[in-house]
Parts: sequence; C-alpha cells; structure tokens
Amino acid sequence: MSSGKDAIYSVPQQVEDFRFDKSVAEVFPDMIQRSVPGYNTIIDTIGQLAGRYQQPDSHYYDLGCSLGAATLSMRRFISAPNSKIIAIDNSEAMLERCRSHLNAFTFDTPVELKLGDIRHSEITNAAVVVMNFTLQFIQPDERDAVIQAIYNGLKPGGILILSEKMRHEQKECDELVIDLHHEFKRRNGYSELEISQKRTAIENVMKINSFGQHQARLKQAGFNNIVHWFQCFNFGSIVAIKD
Ligand SMILES: C[S@@+](CC[C@H](N)C(=O)[O-])C[C@H]1O[C@@H](n2cnc3c(N)ncnc32)[C@H](O)[C@@H]1O
Ligand SMILES: O=C(O)C(=O)C[C@]1(C(=O)O)C=C[C@@H](O)C=C1
Repeated sequence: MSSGKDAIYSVPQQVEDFRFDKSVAEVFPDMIQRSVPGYNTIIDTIGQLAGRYQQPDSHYYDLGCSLGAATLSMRRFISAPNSKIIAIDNSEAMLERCRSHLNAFTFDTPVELKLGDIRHSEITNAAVVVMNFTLQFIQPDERDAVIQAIYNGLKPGGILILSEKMRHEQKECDELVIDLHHEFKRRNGYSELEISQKRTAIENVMKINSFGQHQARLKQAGFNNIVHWFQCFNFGSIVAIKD
C-alpha cells in the first residue's frame, strides 16, 4: 500500500469540485495531516472518548470513515462485551484502502465496513457516533436530518463526536483564523498555488457552519449537554451527550 505526498494542486489546472476519488485516497494521510491542525490530537481523543463512553452490547459508528483513522483509534480503547464498530463511507476508493488499513491490525472488536451514504444509513443502538470532518460535505439543508437520525439512534448516555471546519461569525475573526490556517499550510510545505487551488476546489462542496449553528442544530435534535472541547484556528470538535 503506497501512501504518497499530496501534490494534487501543485500544478496550475482547471480546478474541479473536490471529490474523494482514487487520487485523493492515495495521498489522504499526508493531505489531512498537512491540512487539519490538531488532527492527531482529535483522532487520539476520539479513541479515549470511545473508551470512556463504551457500553456493553452497543454499536460505534464512524460516519465518513475515509481510511479508518477514527475506527482504528476507537478499536484500541473498546473492551465492552458484544461491541461492533460500523464504518461507513460513500467513496469506493477510500473504503478499499480503509479495508487494507484495518486488516493490518488484529483486535477483538469487529468492524463492519459499509459502502453507503450516511444520509440514508440507519443508526441503531449506538454508544458512540463519530463524524470527523464529514458533516461539512453534506448539503446544509440536509444536515438537520442527519443529526436527528444520530440522536435518535444513540442510547441514553451515548455521545456524538462532531469535528468540523468552522466559520467564525465575526468577519474580522473569521479572516484571522483563515489566515492562520493558510500559514499552517504554508509551514507544512503547501505553495500559494496549492492553497488557492484547493480553496477553489472545496468552496462549492464544503459549506461550513459556525459553532453557534452547530450548537443550535444539536440542541434542536435533543442534545442538552454540548462541549466544544477542541478548537485550533478554524477547525473544531464538539462532544454532544444524550441524556
Ligand atoms: C474529510 S473526510 C473524513 C476524514 C475521516 N473521518 C478521518 O477522521 O480521517 C470526509 C469523508 O466523508 C465521506 N463522505 C462525504 N459525504 C458522504 C456521504 N454522504 N456518505 C458517506 N460518506 C461521505 C468522504 O468520502 C470522505 O471519505
Ligand atoms: O484543506 C483544507 O482547507 C480543508 O478544509 C481541509 C479538509 C477538511 O477539512 O476536511 C478538506 C478536504 C480534505 O478532506 C482534507 C481536509
């Protein structure tokens, strides 16, 4: 399995809408490391949270699993009897690589990998649901239904871990966090051309919300306990606990 360096936007091109195709799947570990500040901390904390909120006879969902980083992290921490991780993604290229990542390690907790759309996936009997930078790729008017289905599928005491790129509601602050993020990318070796072409590629397919919008959606779905546990520049993560 070769995991290469992300050079997708390094040459001038007619930029198309960003898709999780084979070329992205091949470089995804490098792309996400160099693009998302705090990614390793978030992945590690997802595992810890899964360990903390595990319940016997439960499901653990990784929605938009890509190469399975959050699944692998959860699997390290789950020991409750009769647990199952269900990892879903609608990109065949991602899922194929995810399968070989998961098979490289052996653990007791079984993982079911599903090629499917999370907008139409049933969530049942869940102790933990992870959406790590995935809701942002769902059309804004479809997000309420996805969050409601997650809330309905969680057991009492279960949690949703929702990580997203977030917009700041105040213009000046939003510009500041965007600039800091671009500087993070530059320091990770991306050129101005790569940064600007990637920005164009994601602008139609990734309509980001503010923390306030996420919080309102979570409350409307029924969550009363919401903690904004991580934020670095415009990347944040939330834990919502079902009563
Ligand atoms: C930024 S990546 C997620 C990263 C991953 N969760 C991680 O922690 O490494 C977003 C993933 O969501 C998937 N995705 C986007 N929309 C989806 C949908 N409607 N149904 C299922 N998967 C979706 C993409 O194929 C992609 O693999
Ligand atoms: O590169 C960016 O600017 C991003 O927004 C990062 C981001 C993400 O947030 O999911 C966008 C697409 C890729 O999946 C990897 C990372």
